[in-house]
Amino acid sequence: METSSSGPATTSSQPQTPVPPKPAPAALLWSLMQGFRGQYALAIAALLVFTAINYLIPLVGSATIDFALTSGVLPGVTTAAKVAPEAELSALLVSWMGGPELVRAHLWLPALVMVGLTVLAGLFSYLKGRFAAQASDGIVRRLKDRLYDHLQRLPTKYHDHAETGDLIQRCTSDVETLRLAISTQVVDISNAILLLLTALPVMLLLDGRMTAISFVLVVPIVLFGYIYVGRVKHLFREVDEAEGQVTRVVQENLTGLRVVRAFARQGFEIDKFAKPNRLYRDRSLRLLRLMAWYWSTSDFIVLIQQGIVLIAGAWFISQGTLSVGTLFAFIMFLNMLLWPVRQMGRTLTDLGKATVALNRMGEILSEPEESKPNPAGVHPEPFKGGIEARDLVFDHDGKSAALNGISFTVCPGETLAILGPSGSGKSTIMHLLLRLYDYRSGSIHLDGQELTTLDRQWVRSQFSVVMQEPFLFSKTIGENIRLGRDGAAKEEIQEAARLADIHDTINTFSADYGTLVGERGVTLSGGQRQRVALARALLRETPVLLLDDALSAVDAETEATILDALRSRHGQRTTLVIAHRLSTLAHADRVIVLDKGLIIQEGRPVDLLKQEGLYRRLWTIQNAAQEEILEDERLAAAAPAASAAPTPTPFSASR
Ligand SMILES: Nc1ncnc2c1ncn2[C@@H]1O[C@H](COP(=O)(O)OP(=O)(O)OP(=O)(O)O)[C@@H](O)[C@H]1O
Repeated sequence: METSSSGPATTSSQPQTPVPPKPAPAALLWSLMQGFRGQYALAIAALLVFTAINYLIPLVGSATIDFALTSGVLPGVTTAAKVAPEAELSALLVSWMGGPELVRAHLWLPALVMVGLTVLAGLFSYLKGRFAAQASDGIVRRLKDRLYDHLQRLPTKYHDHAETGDLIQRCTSDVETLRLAISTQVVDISNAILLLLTALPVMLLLDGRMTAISFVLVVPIVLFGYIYVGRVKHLFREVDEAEGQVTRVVQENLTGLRVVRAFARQGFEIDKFAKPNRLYRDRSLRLLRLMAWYWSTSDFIVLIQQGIVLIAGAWFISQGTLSVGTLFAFIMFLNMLLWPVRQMGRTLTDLGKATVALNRMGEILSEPEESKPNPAGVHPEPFKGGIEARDLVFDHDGKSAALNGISFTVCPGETLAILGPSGSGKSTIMHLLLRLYDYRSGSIHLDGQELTTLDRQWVRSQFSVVMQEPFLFSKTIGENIRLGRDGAAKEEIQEAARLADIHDTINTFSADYGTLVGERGVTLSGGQRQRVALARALLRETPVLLLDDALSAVDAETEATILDALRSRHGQRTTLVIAHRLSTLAHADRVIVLDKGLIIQEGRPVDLLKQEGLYRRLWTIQNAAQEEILEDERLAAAAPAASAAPTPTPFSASR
């Protein structure tokens, strides 16, 4: 094995994934609708039938009034009016119901027909809603899957900078906004347009003058809605952003609850929350005010429109140029038409909101995934665990380099320890090995194969890792360990736990391996968490084991037991150990000492002890501290038993 440190290398081997263009909201929606378009077509078909039935209901009412109740001739209405097409239509409908005589004798008949038609309309309305809901739920499920899947594949760098609260909001409330839009509003707007387009010819057939009067204020209503949408659009984005800020603060606060309490920062946190919360309230209020203004004004216009039709109709009837039935039909048509038209402003607004949501989700989906491996790269099979790093250079932010060109080699089965001050780049080496980040230049070879040409999933499947801050899922201890290897038998889980010296502790818990560990493992102590994470890694049985300060929270005795267990398996897998405690590193085959991203010392632990340098300095400091404690204990034991003075603690005695 050899190690060396040299200056930055020049080779850059990082494949770049081209940034895909951000999809337009409509294009994104269209692609998501694939496979559900048929259901939407059925929803539209049901809507068409629903609309047709809705036209029939006022026409039946109108025909009954004009023919069945007045023998086809209304007082004051000229014969000419009766030969008009609408009269023929009414006559036809009455004859379908059995003729004027029968209808007149049995008035419940047209009532029954109208009720029957209403029930039928309800049935088609249900079918319309059902098909639309089925399609939209399918689309939303697909979108959530796609978002979640994409988030899993985004580079670690993206997650370093993304705000979790904001991402959660995009994957939940933004998706919900879209679901509402495509399940109801798309159908609503189709309904309104369809009604407008089809009502016009039917109304014209009934009475041209009344049609013109009925539409007098429709144009202003539509214009008004258009202006409103223009003004309200940007407000939606602002409200959405403010909501995101609120979510972010809550999420951060709940994650760091213990720190907040330990530092008695609740007051500060409450104040911190008040600011985005106020902003959200102010923006929502502005939005609500605008909406209230729109609703009240448009309601006023709609009522005026109905009033105008009523007055004009009454005038035409008094002049003998309009039948009561036709006025009845117009009033019903207006009711059918005006409310959806007025609703259009709101529907368009909600659609605007959905467009904003779709845009925000499109932003995530257009983020480039982790770069794909070079197709020519063939991974070593089987991988024996040989690692060779050459002139490795890496920086997180393009400014200060975390690694400045380091080289080392680990042969299969060897244990390499990495030591160095905080921030010297130790964890970075592990992150690069796991391909969490791609290095800027230099190379890493696994059994001679360049890392960046290998599939990330394959690379990660070759390593077992215990991270510096072990993360446990809110599951049972057994399930957390089994994450290391799906399908592992109970005995294998227990064996891994024994190796990590946590088996006996687990057995003292109320439900032993079935004990729930709480979110992020909060119900366990730091050392227990680390040992469960270690058991998880040991269960994995991969060619390489990475331990990043994995025993820092474990007491010295337990640490010694674990290290003994690991040593008994020495040679079975390559191991890289990061630690600040030299006792953890003492049995490594080799140690590299890092400082500011450079290797400043390297060699066997015993050789490093003989050299002047950081390793020996740390050894001296750590041993001196230990010696001091032992000396304190010796002095305390030697103190006269009869002394009335309290027994000095190791920290208070003779300093
Ligand atoms: N996600 C990140 N974004 C930006 N800079 C980072 C990030 N992670 C680490 N760094 C920086 O990279 C450098 C090396 O960090 P690294 O975590 O490798 O240090 P370390 O030697 O493992 O330290 P410690 O012993 O404290 O764990 C540090 O200067 C750190 O500030």
